[in-house]
Amino acid sequence: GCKPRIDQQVPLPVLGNVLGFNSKEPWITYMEWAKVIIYPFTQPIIVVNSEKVANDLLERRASNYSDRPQFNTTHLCVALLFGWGFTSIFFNYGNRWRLHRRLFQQAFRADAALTYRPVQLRKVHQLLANLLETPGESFDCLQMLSAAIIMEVTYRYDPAPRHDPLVMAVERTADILIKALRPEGAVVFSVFPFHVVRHIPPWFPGADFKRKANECQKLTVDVVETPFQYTKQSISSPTLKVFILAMLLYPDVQRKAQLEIDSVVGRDRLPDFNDRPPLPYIEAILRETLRWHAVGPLGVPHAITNVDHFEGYFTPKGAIVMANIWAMSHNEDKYSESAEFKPERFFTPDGKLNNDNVGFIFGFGRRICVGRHIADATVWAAIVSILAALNIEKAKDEQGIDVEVNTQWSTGVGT
Ligand code: HEM
Repeated sequence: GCKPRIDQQVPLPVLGNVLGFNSKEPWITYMEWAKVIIYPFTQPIIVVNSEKVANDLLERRASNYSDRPQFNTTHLCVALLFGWGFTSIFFNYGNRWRLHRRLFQQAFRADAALTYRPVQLRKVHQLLANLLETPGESFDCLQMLSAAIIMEVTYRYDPAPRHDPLVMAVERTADILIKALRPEGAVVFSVFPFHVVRHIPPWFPGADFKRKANECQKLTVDVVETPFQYTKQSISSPTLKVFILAMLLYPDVQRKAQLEIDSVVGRDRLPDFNDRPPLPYIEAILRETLRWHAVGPLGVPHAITNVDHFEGYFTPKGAIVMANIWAMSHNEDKYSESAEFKPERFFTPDGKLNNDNVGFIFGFGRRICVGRHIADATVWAAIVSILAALNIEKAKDEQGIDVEVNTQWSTGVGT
């Protein structure tokens, strides 16, 4: 578990911490450190590895832990530099955020999300047709599913089945931004003030982030009119890519799921949302997909409004708190053999689904993901429909030998 260790007298040396990083998968380094605090010159960052501590701080003390990092800190700098100041995800905990949040809730709360089900099913059925027509481009098809749903719901805009320019621009900006938001990316903004960073020319040695920022800013001009939820919806696509990977690597799980669908739904129609309760194994596959390779391994950072004390430690005003969702989903005490894809872990010994819906995947407290109901329904509908209609198998090369699966991408949008 992690305890915020804020009251120690001597901050840990920044470089020491940063050099020890697994920069491709920093959440794993944080998890290994177990108790973490990074002091990049100005602002402490607390990485919480424990689900219990995250609940104690971000849920139970939500009124104090619901801000986002303040002006002159990494995230606002990133938002401004990268042209993403418009998104409510970065808003400070105040009236502007409250208004946005209320509007989001009206559109996406649990009962409102039910009204999108017909669109979700229709788009999932289009996905099946796309997958059959272009099996070699299955990831592009998955990417389009989420985009197609949110664009239809919001604008009645029907993007091209593949390579839609707007969708591609959003995917690219999200990818750049998520990388920039990691704490180790924070160091550059902590060492140099924002006005200095802003004026570093893109050709300057080591200024790769600046080139990325420029690219992101340019792309963002194309997408800035598109609501933020559209980008967030695209997170459902990586989730589906993780599902495809799991089905390739665990064919027994795939067969078991297909048997369940055949016995409940039969073979002469596609499943719909009424079939959800009697398909517990599909439910377990959905949960395991969200858990196995969380697509937002470090969530979105919170910030502390006022000084606080927690279990003997002092947490300063403005400190950044990051929930290490990766560490929580790979907590061996809760999920033994956590690297394995095992839907069975979500069943009680008497064969019933347990109560663990891996809710922490969607964050904590008042900043919890507002799109979780719609995301959950989209991913469920896609998983069950793909399993009902298709077999997921490794591609074969010219000699008819299985092409090995590249698992590198599977750690999600941010890698
Ligand atoms: C599998 C898909 C998704 C995952 C795993 C996910 C995860 C997350 C996480 C971890 C956060 C940060 C929560 C926190 O600060 O504690 C978040 C915030 C947010 N999500 Fe999602 N999300 C997903 C899909 C969606 C969708 C489909 C939408 C919109 C329709 C959406 C809209 C948002 C918004 C607006 C926020 C910011 C909330 C705030 O700052 O008040 N997300 N999401």
